[in-house]
Amino acid sequence: MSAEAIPPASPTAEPRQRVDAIRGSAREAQRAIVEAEVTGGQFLWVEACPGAGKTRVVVDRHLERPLATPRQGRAIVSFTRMAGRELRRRCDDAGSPELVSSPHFIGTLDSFIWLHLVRPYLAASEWGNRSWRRLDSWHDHPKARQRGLSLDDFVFTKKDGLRLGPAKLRNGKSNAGTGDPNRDARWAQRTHRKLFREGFFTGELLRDIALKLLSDQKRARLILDILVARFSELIVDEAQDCSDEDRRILQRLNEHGLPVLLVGDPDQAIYGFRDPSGSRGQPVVPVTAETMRLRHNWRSTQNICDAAATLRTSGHPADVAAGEHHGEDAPIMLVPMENREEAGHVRSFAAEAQRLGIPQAQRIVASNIGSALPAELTGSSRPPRTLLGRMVWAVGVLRAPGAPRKRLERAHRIVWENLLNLWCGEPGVTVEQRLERFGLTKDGLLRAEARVIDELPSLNESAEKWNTEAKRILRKHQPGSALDRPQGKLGWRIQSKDRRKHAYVIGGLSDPTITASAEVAHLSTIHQVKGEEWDAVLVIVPPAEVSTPDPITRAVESWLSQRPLTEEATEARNVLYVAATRARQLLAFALDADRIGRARAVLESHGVSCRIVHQHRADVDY
Ligand SMILES: Nc1ncnc2c1ncn2[C@@H]1O[C@H](COP(=O)(O)OP(=O)(O)OP(=O)(O)O)[C@@H](O)[C@H]1O
Repeated sequence: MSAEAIPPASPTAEPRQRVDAIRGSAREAQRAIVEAEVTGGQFLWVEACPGAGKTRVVVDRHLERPLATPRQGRAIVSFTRMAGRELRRRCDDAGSPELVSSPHFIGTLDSFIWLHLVRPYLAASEWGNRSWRRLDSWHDHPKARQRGLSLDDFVFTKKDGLRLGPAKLRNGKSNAGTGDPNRDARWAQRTHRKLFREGFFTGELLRDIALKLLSDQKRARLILDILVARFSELIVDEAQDCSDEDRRILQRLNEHGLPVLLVGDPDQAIYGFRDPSGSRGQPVVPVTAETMRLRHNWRSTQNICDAAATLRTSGHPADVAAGEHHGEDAPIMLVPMENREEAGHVRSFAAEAQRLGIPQAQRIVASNIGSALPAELTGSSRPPRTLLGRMVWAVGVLRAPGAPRKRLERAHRIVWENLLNLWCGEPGVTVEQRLERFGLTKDGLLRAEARVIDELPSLNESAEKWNTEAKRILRKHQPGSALDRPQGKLGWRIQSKDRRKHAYVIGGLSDPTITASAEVAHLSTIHQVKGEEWDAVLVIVPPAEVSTPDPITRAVESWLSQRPLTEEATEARNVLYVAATRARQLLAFALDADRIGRARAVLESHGVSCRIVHQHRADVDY
């Protein structure tokens, strides 16, 4: 590794009184929110910077602030299951496990809308004649996928208030399907309508149904009366990610008298792609909302807060660091990225983290797009199209040291589908439907999966041998004791030209022997690490697209030149901001070599200390 002079990583001395005063005002601002009065008819909007302790404030409010009447509950919603789990854990740790169950509700906004605004009223509605199944994503339904595309890759126009009309590929999604965009769009519209008729739907249709139900005045009164009697307030965490439909639903609840407290950070809005209806750029809350602010960051060093502020799209000044790392002076690390397939930049970062005493478990490498993560460590981000290739891909991902969470979820599902195709047949229906029909449990399926993954041969075997062995092993492990022999088939095919290739090649993966020796950090897309914090963060800035600059390229350019940006690029820059603000002690950026000098100039012009570290080539232990 070649580097400029390495400054000491020890904390700089700060007058104790100044630090105490900063922490005092940070705690005071948090307390004001814990105790704030929220009334129906007017939103309370809490605008908070990264690391401001939003989760702590929400939990403290739930633990300490009594409800209007004892039989009522408080609903706390967010956009990910992880956030709900974290809130439940913190209530448990505080010795109040009763605060996570009925009459309270802690979960995703999707489940809240489903349970309290939609499910109880569907039977009596115009769509009452089917049994409903809510999917987290269309990836979970085998008929919603075709030739590398899934219904999640499309946006659907509204027809009678429901997004069941003509389809179009989402921005940024390449036409990987038939090669004929019109044909793919027709397939998507047809399939979407058909699956909806069968009772399947995801978050977008759920919101449309909720708004349709609320559009009937008499029915709306009934739904909202029940909801307002049940809950004394609703807290929406990460409120900056609300879609236009979410905002309209919340508005209805609030107008009907439910006090609503919205907590969020507009600079961390990164889900606009879910909301192509055009609400991007609109204020998070109505201008009439009462606003409170948290501007102290308990997570990061001051140097990281200053660096993150250069990425902000709102232009707000840097936050004040108030936590235990506030005065540490590790410079921001800039690593020129020479070959993004290889992991030299990740190794440089790991070496620096090691020098600061940060263990591997506390390091994350994150990028806007999975494909910008070094393939040497993660393998291909998408499974291939063939059935055998998909299984090999899934096994490789489940065995990889640092595969991103979303990719792991997809890999699990592929293994489950193969097990169920073999043992139950009926390949056209979802995993959940087959578990139900064959009286199987998720635990049984997970046990069979664990044994299969453990016993399957190395991906260095020839594809032919792997294929034979894998079939034998899947036949050994049934997902439930009620099944005594396979009812279906795997349908794997192997072309003669591929027989002698290594299995990992068929799965579009890199050589597993390289992967195994490179356990240097967790790897993830940035969307998956939202809300988390890590001691050391490496942000991989994808290389510039010169011919047709994409939103990420435009976002990076606007950062490096500190010029204003378009709405679409705003979101891409917010994604980089989210990544940078996960760091407690060490923040690093890997960039194209020719952008390094400009990144340094931007940071230094804002008083941020940084240094350039060249790629690590040697084979060393981290
Ligand atoms: N009053 C406090 N005293 C000490 N530590 C605090 C305090 N408030 C929050 N923290 C710590 O600061 C860190 C950040 O808090 P939290 O994760 O709740 O932030 P957040 O506002 O949700 O951040 P983000 O939006 O960036 O995800 C956590 O480690 C938390 O324990």
